[in-house]
Amino acid sequence: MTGSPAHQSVFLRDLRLSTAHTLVTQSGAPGLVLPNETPTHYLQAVIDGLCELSLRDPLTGLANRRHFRTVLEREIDRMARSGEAALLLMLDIDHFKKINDTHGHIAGDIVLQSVARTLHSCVRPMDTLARYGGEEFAIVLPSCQAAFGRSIAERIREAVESTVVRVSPALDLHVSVSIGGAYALQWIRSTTQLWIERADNQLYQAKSAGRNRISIEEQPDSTVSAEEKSMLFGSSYPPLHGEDPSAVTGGKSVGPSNGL
Ligand SMILES: Nc1nc2c(ncn2[C@@H]2O[C@H](COP(=O)(O)OP(=O)(O)OP(=O)(O)O)[C@@H](O)[C@H]2O)c(=O)[nH]1
Repeated sequence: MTGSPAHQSVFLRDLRLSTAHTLVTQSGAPGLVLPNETPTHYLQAVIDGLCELSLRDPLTGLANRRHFRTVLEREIDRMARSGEAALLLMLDIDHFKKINDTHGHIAGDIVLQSVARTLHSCVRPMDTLARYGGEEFAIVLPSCQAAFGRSIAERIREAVESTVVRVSPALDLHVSVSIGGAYALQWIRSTTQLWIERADNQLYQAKSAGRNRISIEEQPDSTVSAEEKSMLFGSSYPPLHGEDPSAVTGGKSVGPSNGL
């Protein structure tokens, strides 16, 4: 809800249960059926429905940016404990402004919805797909070994490229995406921001190299930033002569073997 505080208070004052009911039922999300057995059940279902809606992007139905960052934080926590591989992909529709400028904003919205559906068809139920910004999407793929990342990203790129977007009976569009990817740093508790920055850098590479292509960080271990090193070893990194950095990691050979 936007506008001045005065506007917001008018909206909040006018908010009725029936408005919430309409919001929830119109969202069309599966599982959002409002029971009418008892008032308590009904109220609980409306609240559940609103909570579910607050995690979604209204245009595409995908996870919204806020929810995605929460999922990323959880993934980082899991990586730091389990050392499993996880891949973050950032995707951006190529020349999207031109689509809006040439065919109008509604056509642009239809393209966004179509790309969202295509991406959804490419990921596993355990992956989280989000609309991260205007024409930018993000996917986090837990348990994704480094050997598979490139082929998954390439499959997604091809799926978008080969999907015709029917904007109207007289207008079919072809769109493409550029994709950047970065793996979580295993055994290291990094931050969502640093992980996103690394994937974004790769997205920038894919755009600069001509678009409609992928760029995945080759060796995540060797690109640990200075900030991540200090998270791992403390602000005294590099270690003073005679100190053993592996003591900080409980004996995991994170430092020297990863080229830090
Ligand atoms: N239709 C529609 N357009 C949006 C939405 N959100 C952002 N946009 C538009 O997305 C466009 C993004 O343009 P740019 O950032 O220049 O990117 P681009 O044209 O895709 O260029 P490259 O990414 O460099 O290939 C702008 O025109 C925004 O107005 C939305 O929800 N719907």
